[in-house]
Amino acid sequence: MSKQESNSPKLNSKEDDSSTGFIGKKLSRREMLRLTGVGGLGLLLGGGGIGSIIAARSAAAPSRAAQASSALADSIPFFGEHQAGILTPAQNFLCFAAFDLTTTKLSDVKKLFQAWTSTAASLTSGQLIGNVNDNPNLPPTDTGEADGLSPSRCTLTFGVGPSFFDGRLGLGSQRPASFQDLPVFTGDNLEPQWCGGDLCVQACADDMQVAFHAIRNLARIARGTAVLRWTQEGFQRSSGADPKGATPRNLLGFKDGTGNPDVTDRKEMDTVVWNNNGDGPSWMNGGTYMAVRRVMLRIEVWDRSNLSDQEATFGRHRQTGAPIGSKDEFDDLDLKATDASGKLIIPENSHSALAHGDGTVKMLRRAYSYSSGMNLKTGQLDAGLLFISFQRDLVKQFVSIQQRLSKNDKLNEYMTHTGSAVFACFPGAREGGYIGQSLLG
Ligand SMILES: C=CC1=C(C)c2cc3[nH]c(cc4nc(cc5[nH]c(cc1n2)c(C)c5CCC(=O)O)C(CCC(=O)O)=C4C)c(C)c3C=C
Ligand SMILES: [Fe+2]
Repeated sequence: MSKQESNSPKLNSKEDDSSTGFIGKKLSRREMLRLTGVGGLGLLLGGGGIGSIIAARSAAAPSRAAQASSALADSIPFFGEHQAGILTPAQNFLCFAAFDLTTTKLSDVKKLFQAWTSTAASLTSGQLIGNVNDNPNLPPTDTGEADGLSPSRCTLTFGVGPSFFDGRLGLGSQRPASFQDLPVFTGDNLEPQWCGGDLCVQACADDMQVAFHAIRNLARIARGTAVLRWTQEGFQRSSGADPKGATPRNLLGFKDGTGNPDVTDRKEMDTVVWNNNGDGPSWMNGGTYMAVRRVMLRIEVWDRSNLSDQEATFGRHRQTGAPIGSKDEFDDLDLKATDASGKLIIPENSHSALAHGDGTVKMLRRAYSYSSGMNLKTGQLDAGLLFISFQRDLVKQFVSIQQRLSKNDKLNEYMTHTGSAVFACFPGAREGGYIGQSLLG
């Protein structure tokens, strides 16, 4: 398989049997009736009634039955060995939320994680949350804006920050040894409003309203136990605009994700992403560490730099994504190749050269562009990248690469890191269990 294929949204072998495959789940009769909208009147009409209801719908409006089958096609199971939203091919949209705890009771947190688990299972399969949605005397248990929408490959990925272990909950001894806030890197311009969090939820979906609905309802359910600390929405090109699923381009116009490790290679994922026996506390086995950096891009300055300077910045050609001097996007980076005058073809201060290093330290990147209107102080666009990466060890992987980048990266002229957070993402939850169970028991 070419790397190009591995970047396109399709099943990988691991996803077949664990968390991140497209749904193989059969709908229950109740679910099918709800999705086809025939739980009440339809039943009275019998089978012919269902058929005539469906036939009566206009061709332009997708029927409930069509929605039911599309729910099957674009739902990613919540339960599994690993959490979904990590190896899952990136969806079109992101809604990221960091939360602060407002309780010091571990029992409250356990209840929240249990409630979030059942809610997440409903959200990712396109079902309404709870069963109080048609009682006129009570507030509905689902806010309703995703009613009738397909699951849109929604994934919800949960994690806890270093502050979760600061003693409030009595979990200090469970903190993995090297799990702490990132150090301050050269050039950081961090703003507290984009940093930290006791908990996080990464909601990704091919529809923004579905992703927003998920975060809104998880925040609503958390009331009394946790409150939102910061949120950031993000986007990539949509699968409608690029059905072939080529590597997405960032807001600087370059393909971003080419050098990612192959998510279909189980051995590589065990080396790069998943915690295994002996890596740290056993509650993290099957989990991974997430690094989040909100990076504002100086788009207006970039737009005034010439193409050859832009390509030297990344060490890659803009159009093809190939390393400078090569033709194909997935050609290896030859960091020793020189031109006739003995000069390195890929500049050593280019982003790709520095991030690649000697090629032994890798991470899985899953970044989204963001656009948050205009910076009122500068009059420039407040846009950039919500950089998200997953790795087995934050210090050995993220920190060592970011230390090199922060000192010498040519890309630093065009960006500022304004936000920073790290989270320990639990292993996947099994059906009947809940997220974080390996930690909270
Ligand atoms: C510490 C980790 C990294 C940060 C922070 C980061 C920011 C950042 N990156 C781009 C755009 C590109 N990055 C590319 C490659 C690349 N970047 C990192 C790490 C960080 N990037 C790695 C590990 C790699 C892969 C290196 C390799 O082994 O080949 C590329 C090239 C294409 C690709 O491989 O994806 C681009 C483009 C931006 C815009 C950005 C912050 C705003
Ligand atoms: Fe990068």
